[in-house]
Amino acid sequence: MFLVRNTPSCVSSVVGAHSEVAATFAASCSNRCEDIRINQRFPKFLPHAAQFTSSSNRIFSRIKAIVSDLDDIELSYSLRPNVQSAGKVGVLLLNLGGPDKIEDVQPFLYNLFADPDIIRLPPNARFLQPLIAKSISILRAPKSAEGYKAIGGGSPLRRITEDQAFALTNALRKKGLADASVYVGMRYWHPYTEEAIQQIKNDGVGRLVILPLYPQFSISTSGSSFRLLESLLKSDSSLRTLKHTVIPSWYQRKGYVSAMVDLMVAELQKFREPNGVEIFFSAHGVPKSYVEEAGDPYKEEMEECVQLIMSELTTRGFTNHHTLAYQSRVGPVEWLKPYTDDSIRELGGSGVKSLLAVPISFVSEHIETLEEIDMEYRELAIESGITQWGRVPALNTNQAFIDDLADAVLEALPYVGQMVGPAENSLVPIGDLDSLMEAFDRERRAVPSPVDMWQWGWTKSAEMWNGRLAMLGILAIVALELSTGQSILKQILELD
Ligand SMILES: C=CC1=C(C)c2cc3[nH]c(cc4nc(cc5[nH]c(cc1n2)c(C)c5CCC(=O)O)C(CCC(=O)O)=C4C)c(C)c3C=C
Ligand SMILES: [Fe+2]
Repeated sequence: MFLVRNTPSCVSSVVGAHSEVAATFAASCSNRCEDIRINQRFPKFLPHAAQFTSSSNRIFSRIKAIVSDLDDIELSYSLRPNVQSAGKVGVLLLNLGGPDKIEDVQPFLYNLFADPDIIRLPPNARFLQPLIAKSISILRAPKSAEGYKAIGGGSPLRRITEDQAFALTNALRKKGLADASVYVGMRYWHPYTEEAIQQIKNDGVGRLVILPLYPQFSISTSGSSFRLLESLLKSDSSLRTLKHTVIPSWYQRKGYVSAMVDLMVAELQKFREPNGVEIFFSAHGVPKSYVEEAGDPYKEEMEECVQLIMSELTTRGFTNHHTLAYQSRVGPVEWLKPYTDDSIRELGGSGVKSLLAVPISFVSEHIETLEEIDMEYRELAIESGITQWGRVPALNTNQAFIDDLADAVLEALPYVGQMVGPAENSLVPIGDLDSLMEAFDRERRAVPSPVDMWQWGWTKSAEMWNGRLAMLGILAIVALELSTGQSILKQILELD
């Protein structure tokens, strides 16, 4: 029995190993690593303690020699990926996608609501999903289209994600991974994940690192893309052997946290009194049931992410107060609280005069930063008495951020084709898709739909359904009158 543990600096350790186990581990390392540094921590071995870099064969015999007559040892290995061998490397960036133009809005919304991870129906109602998606997308399209019109007639997501892919390719090249190709797979619009997988297949990629562009994991975002990928990989026999690894979330990475703080400091310095500014983290919400009933780690990861950012900000000399709230609620069910609009009103009411909004759940500009935060929430803040307003830009192709993504890819490469977990600093394990889906959200419990399926009252959907029911009623009356030859009113009176 041994345990391979992953740590942030890409150190793996074998605990309680026999010489045989250590040797097996070393042999498996030899496929993945061009060098292994051995740090021997067990006190008995201090005389032998060694830190060296060598070829895997030398390490293999070295471990065998050291541990041949001992049962209990603890060894830790720093692995540096063998970036040049074992097949062409691909990196698949996963993202949501957005409508490129106004005509795309309704079909984009259809794709989103047809996703069983966005509207989670009970198994016996799943056949209704396309019908529900069609109705909701038609009803919501006018409101969404207004938002997209306000930001120039479409989502900037495709352009920004493709720029990020290009920047990541260059960063990987600079770090020694010359032949890697970076692909973009969107969940709900072009270029679709299916297209990216086809390209990966055509290019003969042998090792794939799957990297969602969401820092924190949610069933509704990374989870949905992983589930789709899982079915794509399983349904194509030539892809079943594609070796891959997944980075489920990366909000805890020092490079990401530090890049966010760089951007925040630059914005804070634009205020007259930087230390008096309320730092207002606004995360995209999810229905509360995702967290409480389906076990989504999103809220926990979000809170931890905010703590990490705030402690880095403190080390840079800032002592600001902060708030975390959740935006972009859709439909009547309860979402994660506090809601962004309520929090802004409260902060304004309690006398806060300067506020810096920090979008935290997404790394590109999109409709919810450019329209919802920059227009709607800014206006609300001013109405609520906040006189100085600022907003931290999205990371987009920020160099420090892209370099950190490149490091994340390099660190994940040794784990391609290998399940490792649970990672110390992540709430979800790094590993292959199968094991990840197995470890997380296995039961896929149905939770209430986040969107309006039906609302009583004088709403648009009620109007539509009332109209349809009235039509059905009239048809039924006509059919009854034709079949009985009597007036329906007369029949009702006779029944009485
Ligand atoms: C971490 C980010 C996101 C989570 C979590 C998330 C959950 C979630 N979203 C909806 C419904 C909609 N989302 C829409 C747009 C949208 N959502 C995200 C990110 C997260 N969503 C982004 C980045 C975007 C914008 C894409 C762009 O075009 O710029 C939309 C469409 C826009 C609108 O009509 O408001 C809807 C609808 C649900 C129901 C949900 C969790 C269950
Ligand atoms: Fe969303």
